[in-house]
Amino acid sequence: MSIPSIPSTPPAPGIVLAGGRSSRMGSDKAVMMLGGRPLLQRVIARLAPQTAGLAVNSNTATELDFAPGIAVFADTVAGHVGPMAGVLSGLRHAATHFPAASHVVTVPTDTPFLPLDLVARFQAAITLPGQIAVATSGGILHPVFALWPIALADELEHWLLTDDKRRVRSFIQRHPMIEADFPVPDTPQGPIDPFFNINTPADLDTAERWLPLIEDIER
Ligand SMILES: Nc1nc2c(ncn2[C@@H]2O[C@H](COP(=O)(O)OP(=O)(O)OP(=O)(O)O)[C@@H](O)[C@H]2O)c(=O)[nH]1
Ligand SMILES: [Mg+2]
Repeated sequence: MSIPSIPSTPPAPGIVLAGGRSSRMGSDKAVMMLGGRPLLQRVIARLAPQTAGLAVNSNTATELDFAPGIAVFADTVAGHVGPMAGVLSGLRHAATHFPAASHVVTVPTDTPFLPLDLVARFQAAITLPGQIAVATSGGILHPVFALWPIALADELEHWLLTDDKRRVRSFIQRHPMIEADFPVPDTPQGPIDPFFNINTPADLDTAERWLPLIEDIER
């Protein structure tokens, strides 16, 4: 039996959102080391094979010495107005550099265990071209992990310039959306959420403990 393909979801370009201030960490999370490699390099390595091409949104770096050849671009809206500014600049980047693409996938830079089937599950979840596909695990929504229609760019820009809180969830709630659910793998130390994100030095210690457990599962 052949599996029907969804015409609205050809391979999507991917954007790693690394444009935040890392205020809880105290220094740029993207270049913090986990298991001897920069966090951003780990996230790139997990996401890149799932995409039509990958780029990084950063408001500090202009190139990455550990990932030469990967395009880096800053927010197109000034003022560090939050993750949706990174999503907007990702949609603009994709419209220029991937003119055939209909969607863009985004992930944050602080999630070293992100699913290796992220994009496949997003694309399988979509039933209508205008939907935003958003990740869930264990009943929790992870709104920065999403597959966004590029056609939303102008509306997103208007919302960023006019909404006073600019919460990712409130933008998503205004649009057709579909949830893509991801399993939480079990390990000898208990379940580990694939969307675990590193915000503090203590989170980095936790990730350092969990890394070998995840590597064991994926081996
Ligand atoms: N482009 C862009 N991305 C942002 C901005 N603020 C947060 N992000 C990104 O959104 C994602 C989730 O944010 P957080 O985990 O809170 O990261 P953060 O904002 O750097 O860290 P804190 O300052 O401690 O909140 C991360 O990938 C950040 O890089 C912003 O103003 N612009
Ligand atoms: Mg975070």
